[in-house]
Amino acid sequence: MYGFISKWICYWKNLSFGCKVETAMVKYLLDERKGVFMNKIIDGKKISSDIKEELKEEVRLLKEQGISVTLAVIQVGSDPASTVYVGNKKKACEYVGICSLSYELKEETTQEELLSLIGELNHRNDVNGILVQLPLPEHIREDVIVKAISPKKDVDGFHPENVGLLNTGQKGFVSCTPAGVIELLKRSGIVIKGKECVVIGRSNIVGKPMAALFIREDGTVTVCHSKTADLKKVAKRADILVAALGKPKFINREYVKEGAVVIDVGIHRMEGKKLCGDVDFDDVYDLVSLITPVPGGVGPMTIAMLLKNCVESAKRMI
Ligand SMILES: Nc1nc(=O)c2c([nH]1)NC[C@@H]1CN(c3ccc(C(=O)N[C@@H](CCC(=O)O)C(=O)O)cc3)C=[N+]21
Repeated sequence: MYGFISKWICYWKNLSFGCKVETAMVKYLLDERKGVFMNKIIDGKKISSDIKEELKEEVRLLKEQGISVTLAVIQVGSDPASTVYVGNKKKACEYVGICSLSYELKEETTQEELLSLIGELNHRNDVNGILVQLPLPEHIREDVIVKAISPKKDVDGFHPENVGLLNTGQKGFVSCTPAGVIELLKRSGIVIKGKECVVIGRSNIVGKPMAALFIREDGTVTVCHSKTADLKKVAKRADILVAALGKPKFINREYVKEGAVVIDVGIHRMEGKKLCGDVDFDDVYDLVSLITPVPGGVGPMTIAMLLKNCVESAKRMI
């Protein structure tokens, strides 16, 4: 069957008169034709759905003990991207049996009003997690809001107390995207210990916690950013390269060592509504040993880790 598909693709390639039609899918099948059956794509959607199944069972067992898991999701304003992400989070909660309370506040909501809602949710025993969707409107200070959420309900892992716990190797909530990256790597059988891990991007919610997690996993870590001299040279050192710089398709083959594992944290909507990441997927595909796609890579894992943190919070509150 696969032989047939490969032949058909060769035929199609010949027809293209040398045009660059080697999309990822074509290369994927051609690898197999060489006798090396290798799917280089890390399927974040599949891995996240495995995690969701595990959590669903955990939530069911908690319910049997009379414990329900509840996440409060607050969105201020109606940024369309935020609405999509918040919607995905609520759907995922529902799927695993987590109750989600939704607070859709208008753009003009004051910082005081938001703080007062957070204060109320902090005190409610039936709420295990509080998520304030970022970015917030400009008149609200993100740092003030993040600090106001009880660290015990901070399922985003953004509160300075949780950041401190991570950096000192203690148990707290870890930012969902970097936690999702580690989970993806582990569940794909990739050993982190002793590897050269290069993180491009130094944000508080991805780059910095990503570096802390790689350190915790015994990786050798380099964090680079827009001011790094010779970014290509540094990135090429990576056995595991995490792109979290926020520039569409910026990472091409000049940044990637042959055989590297490439994790794409970026998410950008191009004209025509198609999504792409920080990595030029088609350009690097033949070089990498494994790569995450966008969509279907890190994004779904972020949500799975959020659910995991909610369940963890409920267990800690028992
Ligand atoms: N307090 C807070 N916590 C967050 O965790 C948080 C946030 N604010 N603000 C925005 C970012 C972004 N984020 C994503 C979550 C899921 C997908 C996701 O599901 N992505 C799908 C595609 C979704 C689509 O179709 O747009 C995928 O990559 O396959 C993406 C991005 C969480 N964030």
